[in-house]
Amino acid sequence: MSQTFAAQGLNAYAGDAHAVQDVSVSFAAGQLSAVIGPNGAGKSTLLRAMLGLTPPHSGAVELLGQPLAAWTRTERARQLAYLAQTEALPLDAQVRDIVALGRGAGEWKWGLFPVRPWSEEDEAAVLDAMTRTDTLAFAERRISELSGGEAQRAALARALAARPHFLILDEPTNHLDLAYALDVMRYLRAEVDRGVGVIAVLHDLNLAARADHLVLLHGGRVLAAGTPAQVLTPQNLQAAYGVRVEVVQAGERLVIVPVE
Ligand SMILES: Nc1ncnc2c1ncn2[C@@H]1O[C@H](COP(=O)(O)OP(=O)(O)OP(=O)(O)O)[C@@H](O)[C@H]1O
Repeated sequence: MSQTFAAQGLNAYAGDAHAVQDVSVSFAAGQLSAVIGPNGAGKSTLLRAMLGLTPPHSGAVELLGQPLAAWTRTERARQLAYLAQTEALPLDAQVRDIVALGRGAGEWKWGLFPVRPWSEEDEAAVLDAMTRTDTLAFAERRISELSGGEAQRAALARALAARPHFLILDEPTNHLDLAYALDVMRYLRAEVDRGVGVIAVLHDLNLAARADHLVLLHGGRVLAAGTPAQVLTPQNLQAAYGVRVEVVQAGERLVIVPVE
């Protein structure tokens, strides 16, 4: 079975904009993939189209070698966890309950029917997700009582609690200071080490340089895909962002420095 989440010849619209144009990408389990590209390049629309949240206009999406449409909604939700760009968490909810939402259980609290009864496995998954995101210490606090960075971690814990095969995150380090951003990258790497396929939209190219696999979008198309060394070249970045950069090797990692 192919351990990938992949798209072939994908076209998708955002409103009336043809935001994703003939995109073919493949994201592997056990890899940290970053989707990069300038504002408006189509990054969010690509992820949403692959998740079926914005129905694609044409093309194919396959999850673990099966067409996405062949998966039931419940199975799909178990395999794919999504953390949107702007997660509107209920401000008066406790962190623990937010994380529990990731299990598809406990939803009665929000006026919905529970999908299934709460189990010991649910309890363990919630505890585990909070441990791995360092949110256990404020499990009983309300979202309104957290800093932006702490709330972001709670949202990440909710996604991890689902124990998905693929974790898809739209700008998970947005608005985070350097230390918090590096923490999030560390949490994501730990998921990858457990075999999860992590796919993150990242704006900070120096964080993206920590990924295993990069997809650079420009104008709705793939401008380059491959390892950081293959994608993060001055030529590619000039073509995508219109900015001259130097790419410097710093230890094992590449560092991108704008030179204008
Ligand atoms: N609801 C909409 N109606 C019309 N055009 C839209 C809509 N949403 C997005 N677009 C356009 O689609 C294109 C792709 O948007 P998308 O949000 O996918 O880009 P992005 O790469 O994620 O951008 P950013 O980095 O700014 O979040 C942009 O040109 C955007 O203006």
